[in-house]
Amino acid sequence: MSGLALIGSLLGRAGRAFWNSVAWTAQSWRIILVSFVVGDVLLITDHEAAGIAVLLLVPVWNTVRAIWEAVSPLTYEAALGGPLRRRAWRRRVRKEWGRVAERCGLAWPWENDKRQRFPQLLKVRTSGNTLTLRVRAVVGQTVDDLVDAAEAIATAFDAESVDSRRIGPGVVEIVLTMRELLHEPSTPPFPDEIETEAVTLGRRSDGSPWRLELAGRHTLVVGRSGAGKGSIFWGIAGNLSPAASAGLVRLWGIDLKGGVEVAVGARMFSSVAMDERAALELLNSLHRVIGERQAAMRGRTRQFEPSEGDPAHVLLIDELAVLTGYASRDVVNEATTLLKRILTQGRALGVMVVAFVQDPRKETVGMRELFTQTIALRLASTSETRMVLGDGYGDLAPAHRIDRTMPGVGYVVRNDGEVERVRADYWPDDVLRLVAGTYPAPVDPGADEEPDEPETDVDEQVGELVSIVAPPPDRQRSPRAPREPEDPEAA
Ligand SMILES: Nc1ncnc2c1ncn2[C@@H]1O[C@H](COP(=O)(O)OP(=O)(O)OP(=O)(O)O)[C@@H](O)[C@H]1O
Repeated sequence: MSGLALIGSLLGRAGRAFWNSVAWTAQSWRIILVSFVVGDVLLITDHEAAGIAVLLLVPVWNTVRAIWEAVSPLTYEAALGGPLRRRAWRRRVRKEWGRVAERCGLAWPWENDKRQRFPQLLKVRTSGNTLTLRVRAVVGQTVDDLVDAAEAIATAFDAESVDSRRIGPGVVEIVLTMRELLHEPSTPPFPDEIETEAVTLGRRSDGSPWRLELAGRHTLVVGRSGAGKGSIFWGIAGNLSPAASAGLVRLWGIDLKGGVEVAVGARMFSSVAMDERAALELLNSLHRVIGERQAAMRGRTRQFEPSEGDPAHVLLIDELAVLTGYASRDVVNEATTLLKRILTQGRALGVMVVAFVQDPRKETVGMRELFTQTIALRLASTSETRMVLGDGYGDLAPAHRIDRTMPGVGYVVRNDGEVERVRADYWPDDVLRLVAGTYPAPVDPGADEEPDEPETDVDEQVGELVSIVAPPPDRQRSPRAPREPEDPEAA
């Protein structure tokens, strides 16, 4: 850091400490009044030292706190700032619950009485940046009444966002995110673990890691241009690349937008299609994998587990609509049929699809219901959010309210209805090149064409990558022998 920048940073911290000290002292005016009276009494009664100490107690304490916060914000937050803030949230909810419930339309009149009843606040919990209210509906209300009021409750308590879930008969948990931890973009750690079932893509709204389950699921990612679909595309490919390089996962990619997205990390993929003909070939190859695996597993096992030489297959499709909506009619028909078959048959056989799309209309994503989880990044309107996630999700997962300045932020909606607000890590191009160079897909001896050599510049090879489809040879596609049951008596 240059001398000037250092001075600027020190001055900034000093200014913040001064401002905090004044603001906190002003907020403590009741205690100051009391200490003023007590201090004066002590001074009048000739207890000079004690009187001065009482008078200065609050300003000195706030100055010490402010300096601590400026010098070491992390230790301050962990030891004092966070616990104080969370205590204030809990107290506010307990104090204001009745009034808020009434204003949010949850008050219920007693019979023959002018008084009102509110949903019972069973528990108030805080953790990190979240505040959780466990609430029981009064007789005559339903869980849906509480869930419908969650957004209004969040607004009343100045929350950034809200999730709600039913946890028992008539009981709902409303989770308020009180401070947005997703403002700051983040980059991922270099992948070094072999993962085949789930990947860490970023953070959840409480700051904890966001893990996306992949095994047995198909994922649809929808977001307007610039919403950050690339972060999720590369989060999945990048995190799976160690497993792909070890032969436990096989990555397939379709990018009909000229290969611009996939080219930078193309070496992670065993098969890449960048034009319509190649995409159909690729889908046919993947469909053959499913057929062979079905034949091998039939009557022996119902659940696929990846092993070396018999990998899980993950197909990433950038801009699904080009394939299923905007391509020539024959291509659209064939691609849609193949994709529907892959989506309906592939999950239990270790074949997963992750598709990305900008435009969520029915004409472009006619097979939405075949995806088992959806990630909604920034969308254009409430109707788009409803179209993508379903009617009940306009408020629960308001993707249309995501700010343009926060690419990579979105809502994950699983098909059991669970909603998570998340932000994906951003994968810069140079990191992708490094990951692709470190974990290239295994060279396929039986392939028609091999993925490009590691030492060449991938960007220069976009032209050569067009149309590359390297269907797996029999060795790779043949399913492993089903495992013996561990307990022979169970067989
Ligand atoms: N997770 C993220 N965190 C911070 N910034 C991001 C993130 N993801 C993307 N960005 C920024 O937003 C820009 C657009 O992202 P990206 O290309 O992934 O959007 P997209 O949804 O794929 O758009 P399109 O459909 O037009 O390709 C990126 O160039 C990058 O600057």
